[in-house]
Amino acid sequence: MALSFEGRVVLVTGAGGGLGREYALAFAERGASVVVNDLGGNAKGGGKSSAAADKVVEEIRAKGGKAVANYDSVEDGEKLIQSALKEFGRIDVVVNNAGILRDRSFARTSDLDWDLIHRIHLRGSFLVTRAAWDHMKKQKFGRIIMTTSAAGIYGNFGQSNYSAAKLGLLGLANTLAIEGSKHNIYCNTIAPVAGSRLTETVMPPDLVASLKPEYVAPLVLWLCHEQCQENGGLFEVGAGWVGKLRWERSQGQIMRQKSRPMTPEAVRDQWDKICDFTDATKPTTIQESLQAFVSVLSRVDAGGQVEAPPSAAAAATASGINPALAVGQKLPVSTFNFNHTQCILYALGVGMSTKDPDHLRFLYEGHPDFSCLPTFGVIPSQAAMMDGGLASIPGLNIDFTQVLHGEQYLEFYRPLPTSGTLTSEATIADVLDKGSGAVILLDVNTYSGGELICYNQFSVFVVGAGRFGGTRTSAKAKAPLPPPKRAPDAVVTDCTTRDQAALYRLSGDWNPLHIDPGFAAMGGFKAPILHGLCSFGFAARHVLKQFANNDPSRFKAIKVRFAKPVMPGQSLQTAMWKEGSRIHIECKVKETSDVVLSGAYVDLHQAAEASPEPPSQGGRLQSDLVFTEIGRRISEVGPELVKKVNAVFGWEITKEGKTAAQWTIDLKNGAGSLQKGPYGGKVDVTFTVADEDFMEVVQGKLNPQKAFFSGKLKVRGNIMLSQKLEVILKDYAKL
Ligand SMILES: CCCCCCC[C@@H](O)CC(=O)SCCNC(=O)CCNC(=O)[C@H](O)C(C)(C)COP(=O)(O)OP(=O)(O)OC[C@H]1O[C@@H](n2cnc3c(N)ncnc32)[C@H](O)[C@@H]1OP(=O)(O)O
Repeated sequence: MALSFEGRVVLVTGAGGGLGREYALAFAERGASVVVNDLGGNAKGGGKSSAAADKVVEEIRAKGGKAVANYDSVEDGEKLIQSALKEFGRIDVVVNNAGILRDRSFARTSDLDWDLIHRIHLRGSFLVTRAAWDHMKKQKFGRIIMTTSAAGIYGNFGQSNYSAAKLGLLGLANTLAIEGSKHNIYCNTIAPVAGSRLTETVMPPDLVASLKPEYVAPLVLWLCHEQCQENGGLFEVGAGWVGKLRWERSQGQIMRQKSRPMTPEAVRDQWDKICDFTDATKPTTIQESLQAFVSVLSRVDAGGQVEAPPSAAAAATASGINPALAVGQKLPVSTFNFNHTQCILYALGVGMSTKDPDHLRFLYEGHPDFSCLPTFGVIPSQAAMMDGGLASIPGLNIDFTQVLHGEQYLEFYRPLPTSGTLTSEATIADVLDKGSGAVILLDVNTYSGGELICYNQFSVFVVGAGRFGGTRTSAKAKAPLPPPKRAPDAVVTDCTTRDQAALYRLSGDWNPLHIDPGFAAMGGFKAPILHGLCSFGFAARHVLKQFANNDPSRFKAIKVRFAKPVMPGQSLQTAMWKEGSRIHIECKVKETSDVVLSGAYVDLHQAAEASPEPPSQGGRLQSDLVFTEIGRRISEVGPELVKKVNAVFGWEITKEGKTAAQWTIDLKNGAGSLQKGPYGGKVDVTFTVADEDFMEVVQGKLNPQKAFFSGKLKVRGNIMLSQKLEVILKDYAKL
């Protein structure tokens, strides 16, 4: 299909002749409304006339096209854009083409020669483009062309002023490409070679005649079309040929060591290597460019060899991994405070939704069975380890742009509370040399009030940091297990969203790899990838729902290998095989069929093992939250709290559980009169009370009835029962 510019408004500066005229005619021929700008000056920047622009406008109109002339200098950028807006109501394309020459050898270049060239080429393009920018942003479309020159790219005798300004335009375009891309404003740069009044001074006449402007215009039109997604490119064009240019960087050479400074002599001695383009790299972004520097720093800090090859990959290979120093090291103990907010945020982060009524118990703190998803157990320790903890370990000088989550094991000894303070102690269990990378095994125990709640083994894969001469396997590693060789017993498909990583990271893994395109590029990814532990959470809850009736207390352990990255927005397909109490899992990305979680399994407790049936005596007040709180407080404060609880609430603790959730409390006085009412049997009421209010009640500072009436102590559940309770409490308060 022919490329049409119908409905588009194009401004071409310096369009009275040469290349500019050719662009204007070509755009108009394909339906664009064109502002033909030309000051009508001479090639050195002197004079002014409307003739050149008028002539081109006439030519366009004669062919049935739409055009208007503008005679302002590009230094009056706003006026040029106003012409477009006034005449055609919008501005879609700006072709910065206007230019002059004041060639002199460098020694003879005057201030005026320098300034005039910069004013017209660099400042003029800046002013015109800036005047168009906001309009393009608002309409979410814009295409900009900057015109550089071979003289800028390669240098040319007698054109120091012109070369400098022309290469300045490339720098301007590179940044506009970055700032504009999210608004669908693309900016590209061309270095045209064509016969024009600017080239006729430096080329023989027959060459000038044969390098026709019409051999350049098609590239400009393509770059300015809405179909073209090129942004930030640099093209040489002429004689009917188009080629793209890019930067190339030699492998270079590191010339210092931790204990030895860099010297000019070292630079001299390594000069051949510095300039050797064998295996050159082609950085395209500033982040890619910086990546090599990050690798160099970590290598030097690790005491890398002066003579070692300095490529990013090679630098990472010798990346200061020293198991002898690292293994057995402990990370600083970390403390994690949380309440239902973090539990709910995590559940949302791993894709839970109110669309599934079964998910409500993990999303609503007022739900009678409100619980924390078991895989939340990875969260308390991870944030602190990422946030500097790992970086503090001697012998682990790693490049954090190369860190991937390799595997994860999590095992529970007690159910996770829905609020409280958890402390975690992490130890470097082992460091393995996997060739293509180093694997760091971190064993972490997490405690609540002195009780061990869960154990995690984090396995961190540092890409490119292998081959340091370490062992490949470790008895300490929790091994992944392959699934049985038969059809799965269940398969669940679930979509992650485009913002899954943006949401998941709020639970504490702030690694920019999952949100920052520049950082992801440093790790070699086209776009930010999903957290491994997010997919892990998805798969775990698939098992929990399929085989454990969403009962978190049935969840004993989980092991997963992260085999391939997942991109936010992809669908996860979890295949499950039940083998006794072990559920093997394999998770694929549906769109690509790539296995992303391999060797994975979940171990479940038997139903009865984890959830002993509560005694069903009449009037037992069951409240997970209150039980959990009381149990937790008792384990923290000691048995004397039991007495206080009994005294203040008039309750009696009849069964002491091993875990907070297993405490059973019977009503006696006050609200205990419920036992005798028509509400005998199992009473389904949930009390919720904030930590600090609960403590105040227990300490006798806050009257429980007052707490109830002030709304601090909330009662949810059977409405009749709540009303009844309210009456009873009111009566009780009167006494
Ligand atoms: C302190 C807090 C801890 C948390 C830190 C994490 C922070 C998070 O924010 C980061 C993330 O969430 S990253 C996202 C999740 N992870 C991923 O996407 C990684 C996906 N995996 C891969 O790309 C490759 O497996 C890859 C690149 C890992 C390996 O691929 P290759 O280099 O091609 O390796 P391969 O040739 O297949 O195998 C070589 C040896 O390595 C072992 N291996 C492979 N994958 C592994 C993995 N994922 N974990 C551990 N070991 C792994 C192989 O078994 C082999 O060793 P051996 O020969 O001894 O079996």
